Amino acid sequence: MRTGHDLELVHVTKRYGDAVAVNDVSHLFRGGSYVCLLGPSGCGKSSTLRMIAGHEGVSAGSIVLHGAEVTHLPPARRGTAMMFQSYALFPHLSVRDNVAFSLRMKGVDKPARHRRAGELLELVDMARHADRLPSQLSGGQQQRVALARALVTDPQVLLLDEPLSALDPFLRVRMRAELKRLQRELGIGFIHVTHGQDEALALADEIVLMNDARIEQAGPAREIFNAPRTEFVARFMGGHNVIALPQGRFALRADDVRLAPEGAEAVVRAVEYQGGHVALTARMAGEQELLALIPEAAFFADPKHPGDAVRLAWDEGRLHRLHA
Ligand SMILES: Nc1ncnc2c1ncn2[C@@H]1O[C@H](COP(=O)(O)OP(=O)(O)OP(=O)(O)O)[C@@H](O)[C@H]1O
Repeated sequence: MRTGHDLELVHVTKRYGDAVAVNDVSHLFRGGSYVCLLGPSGCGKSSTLRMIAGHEGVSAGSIVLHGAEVTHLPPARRGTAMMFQSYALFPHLSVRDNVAFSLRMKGVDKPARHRRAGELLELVDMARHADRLPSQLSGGQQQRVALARALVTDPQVLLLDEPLSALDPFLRVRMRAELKRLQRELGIGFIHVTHGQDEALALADEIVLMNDARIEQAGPAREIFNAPRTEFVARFMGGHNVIALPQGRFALRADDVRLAPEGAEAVVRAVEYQGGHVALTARMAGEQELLALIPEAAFFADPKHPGDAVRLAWDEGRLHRLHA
């Protein structure tokens, strides 16, 4: 296992004409960690990733990898590698030659590059398909090959742009575990762009949540979920209510709201069975709606229906003050 190298963005900005896609972003990506760059469509995630990869120039600022400025280096000389959403495999090359491609470009002799490609195909469990063409592989298999191909240059940081979005939900969860395993085994940094908060929570040591061309909040996954700084973070991460009280605005986790004999009066608006729990939406005085996630057994011991009057309670200590 290798010690990871830190990657730092220093006041990085990207403009396309008048539009600002990334606005003065600074961040230190810790070496060897799994970071998810998360945010809604158009917030600047892919532009950030492409600048790190060198596929896109910066408009201002610098990018530093392990103490060396790489801002203006071509992609192949940065120590990063990118895995694309579409995998971008060469259709006329075998799996082995796809993986070995960039070594061929570097002038590595055939036995050496085939040996290295073989090792990486082993790593992603695709060695037995080395002679196939990409068209003879499933989506999940193509993705493993794309991963092996990106890793063949021994990058210090692997960049992944929505790597799971083309897979069906079942395969997505399986590949998610694979990515995490690979990252742990290799000990290099992964920066993974996604718009799925569940994907980021499942994978990331650190989540960097972007909104409107800036970083809204960054931190360990549990911190982002449990201590959202702003209303945007609370709503984007989901599972929270945002409530207005005389003292300010607060986030309150839906699983911290319970039905109780004493509490705020409310009228049930909707009830949804979700397996392990029931999602109950109720309207309180002042038109505020509150979502409560109630454990299945507790709910069905005394089921409620739309229109029923209920009382909702929570512990004051679970209210989390929002700063914007
Ligand atoms: N080549 C381009 N020319 C002009 N504008 C662009 C270009 N690429 C991106 N943009 C704009 O920059 C902003 C950020 O785009 P970017 O692709 O980085 O966002 P994103 O968060 O990755 O979104 P998505 O999840 O939809 O891919 C968007 O408003 C987008 O329209």
